[in-house]
Amino acid sequence: MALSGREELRFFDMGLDDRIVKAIAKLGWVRPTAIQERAIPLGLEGKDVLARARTGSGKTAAYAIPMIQRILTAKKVLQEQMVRALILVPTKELGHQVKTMVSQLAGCCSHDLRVSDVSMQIDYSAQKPFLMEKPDVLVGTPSRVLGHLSRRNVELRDSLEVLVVDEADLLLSFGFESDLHTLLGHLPKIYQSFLMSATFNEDVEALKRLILHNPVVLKLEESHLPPCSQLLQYHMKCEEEERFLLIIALIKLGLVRGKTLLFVNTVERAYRLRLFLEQFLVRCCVLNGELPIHSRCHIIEQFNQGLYNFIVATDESSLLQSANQSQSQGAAVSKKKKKKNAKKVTKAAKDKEYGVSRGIDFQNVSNVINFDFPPTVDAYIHRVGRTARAHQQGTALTFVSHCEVHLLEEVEQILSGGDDGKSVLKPYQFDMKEIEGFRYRCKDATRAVTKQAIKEARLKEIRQELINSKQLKTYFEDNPKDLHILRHDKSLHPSTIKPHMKNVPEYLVPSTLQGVIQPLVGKRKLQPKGNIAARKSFKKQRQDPLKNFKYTGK
Ligand SMILES: Nc1ncnc2c1ncn2[C@@H]1O[C@H](COP(=O)(O)OP(=O)(O)OP(=O)(O)O)[C@@H](O)[C@H]1O
Repeated sequence: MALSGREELRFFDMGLDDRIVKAIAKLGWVRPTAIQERAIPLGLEGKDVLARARTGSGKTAAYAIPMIQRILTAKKVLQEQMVRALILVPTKELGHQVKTMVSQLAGCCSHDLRVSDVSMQIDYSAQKPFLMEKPDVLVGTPSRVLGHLSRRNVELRDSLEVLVVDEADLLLSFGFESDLHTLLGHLPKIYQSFLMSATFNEDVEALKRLILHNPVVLKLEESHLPPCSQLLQYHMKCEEEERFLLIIALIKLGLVRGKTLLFVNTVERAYRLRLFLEQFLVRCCVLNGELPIHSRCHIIEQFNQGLYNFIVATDESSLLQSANQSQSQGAAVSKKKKKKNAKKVTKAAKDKEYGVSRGIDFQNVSNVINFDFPPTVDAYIHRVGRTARAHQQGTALTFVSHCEVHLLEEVEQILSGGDDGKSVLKPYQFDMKEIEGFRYRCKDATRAVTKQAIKEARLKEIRQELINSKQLKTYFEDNPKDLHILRHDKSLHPSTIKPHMKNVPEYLVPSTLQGVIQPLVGKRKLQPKGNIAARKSFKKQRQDPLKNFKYTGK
């Protein structure tokens, strides 16, 4: 069917199995994204595809849809159950997410198509039963898949039809090169491949030579991030103390609304910020490589379900890139050095197969705030790419100290792509004098967040999350409906919290904003002192709509 314009192309026009079209409709997708529009038809023709498209542009479905179609067609001819597709991912979080996306797209033919993710680092024998059932699609990190292949838990040589390498540029920098080489020795001679990446670099070139056969290269001519009609990017020059002051004022004055990701550069900083926000009774979760994988996936899942508004995240993988980049200035980084860097960061990150700024689909994120300036331009792009995904809108705000101005210039230069010097990151117009009133509270809160408090909070959280993680694995697998009762944003340092910090008295609202904004105010907890009977009658009274009232704090 000839299609003259992009607007006219629909999933329906692609000749897809009805069940796939139905699943897409269930997801609420109206039209394909640019990369899907180009890659799906090629994939359906059986071509090898190397695709570069910006972060959040819908690359997963771009390979998953033709892959599912191919499997469904193959199963009509030969019904025997076998592993027909392998998707390699660099991180466990991504493994979990890709499995979910493929399962959703195959949701209307779930009897005909099974998906398994083996990225989790649990006992190989625990995953073996799933592999014995020969899922149609196997998802995993190269090391985990190889582990299963060498234990003969799975066999791919006679069955594999499709190989996907997702986030290809990250795979080698995570130190998977030798695993990948060995793994390829377990695959048949002929199969269709997809190599998906948000950036093209030497690693992707190397993978292209290694994996693809005469591929179609799709390099979408688009900016690294969505245009300003979709994504507003701001920067604000402020030093350390000002960052804390500004963030709390923005949140409390309701200027930051909707789901927000706050990025920092170290785990220690993440807890510092979380404890600081906690002083103002702003609940948030932290996300970092120290936490057990089940907890990490659960936090992302709950955030996507709308349970949390704020996540303070670190992106350890960008530290690795930063380390590699700083060494590569002028000379190519040797494999040895890359491995050394990987080890260095692994040690710091605890879990090398962790990454939240790359590939993770946090849904409906309204704002990304770089509380700490990202270590590399790539890190900036991937962090900010967590908002304004697919066809959605978003805002990014980056704090810049005077010694980070050169980094900002670097980001500006790459993002503007030499576009007659037009600045993509606009200065955030905010008069710090207006929020001077918050300074006293801010200092008070900062004083409570001591090094010792951070250390204790970090330990407490790991301990708690290890328990959570065990529970998640066992109990919640059998009772998925109860999963919501387990929260990850409980206070870590409750003894220092002063309830009055929750509210914003009128005198703290800048005069220019009075009447314009809605500051965040808490509901006062009306708890009667006294005996149990009094409490009961109080509870009854609160449940009676005629007798209860809401305290707005104003
Ligand atoms: N055609 C579409 N219409 C609307 N939403 C879509 C469409 N395709 C994908 N999405 C949504 O867009 C979001 C981003 O998709 P996806 O994670 O596949 O992007 P990506 O290009 O792989 O990003 P990254 O490079 O960060 O991994 C997801 O929430 C997905 O559900």
